[in-house]
Amino acid sequence: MIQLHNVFLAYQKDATALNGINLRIEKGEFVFLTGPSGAGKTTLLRLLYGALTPTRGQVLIDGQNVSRMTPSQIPFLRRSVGVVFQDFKLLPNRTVFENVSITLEVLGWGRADIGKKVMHVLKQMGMESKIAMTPQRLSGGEQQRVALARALVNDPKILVADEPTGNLDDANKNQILNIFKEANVRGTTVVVATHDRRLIDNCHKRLVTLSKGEIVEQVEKESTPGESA
Ligand SMILES: Nc1ncnc2c1ncn2[C@@H]1O[C@H](COP(=O)(O)OP(=O)(O)OP(=O)(O)O)[C@@H](O)[C@H]1O
Repeated sequence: MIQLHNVFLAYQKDATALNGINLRIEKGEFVFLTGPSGAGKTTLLRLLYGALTPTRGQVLIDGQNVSRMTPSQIPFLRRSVGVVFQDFKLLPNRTVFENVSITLEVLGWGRADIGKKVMHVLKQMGMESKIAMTPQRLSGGEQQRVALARALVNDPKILVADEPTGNLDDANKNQILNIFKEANVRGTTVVVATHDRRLIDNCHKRLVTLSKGEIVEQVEKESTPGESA
C-alpha cells in the first residue's frame, strides 16, 4: 500500500512542487494521475521510487517511511518498484535481452534463471524475435515494450509510469495499456501519470487530478460490464 501524508516537496525555496498531498493507494489498485504541465505528477511519482524525499510529510510504501530509509535500504525499495518513462531510457549499446536482463543481474540472479525469466517476459511483450537487436533498430512502441519488460521482469509490487504512451500511436498505446492491465491483474499496483485523455477515458480506473501541487479532484474507478479488475 502507498500512503502520502501531508506531503510537501520544494525543489528550491519558494518553488513548491507539491503542496500538502494526502493520497492512499491500496495494494493492487490501478490509478491514473493527471493534470496540467507543471502540476507535480512527475514529482509525486519520483517520491514513490525514492528518487526524491519529501521536504515535509511522509511517504509510506508498505508501511515503510521512505524518508527514514538508510542509503542501504533504498535499493530494496527500488526492487519493489518498476519504473517506466516516456523516453524509455534504454541502454543504447545493449541488446533488447541485455536491457531487460540487467534488472535481474543487479539483483544477483543466476544466468540460467535470468535467461528463462527474460525470455518469458519478452515473449509476453511479443518481443522474442528482437532479443538481439539494439534499441535504435526498434520502433517507439517496441522500445516502450522493452522498457516495460525491464520494469516488470522481477515482478515488482508497484509499477510507476510517467507519460508511458506520450509518443506512441493508438495501436501501440493500446498494446502498452494492455500490458499495464495484465500486470495489474497479476497483482501489481499500477500508478500512471498521463495527459492522455483517451487512455484515461478508455480505462475506467481511479483518476487523481493534480493542479499546482495539490489534488484538486478524485474520481473513483467506474465499473464496466464484463470487467472484473
Ligand atoms: N529538478 C527541478 N528543479 C526545480 N524545479 C523543478 C524540478 N523539477 C520540476 N520542477 C518544478 O516543479 C513543478 C512540478 O513539476 P513536475 O515535473 O512534477 O510536473 P508535471 O505535472 O510532471 O509536468 P509535465 O506534465 O509537464 O511533465 C514545476 O513547476 C516544475 O517547474
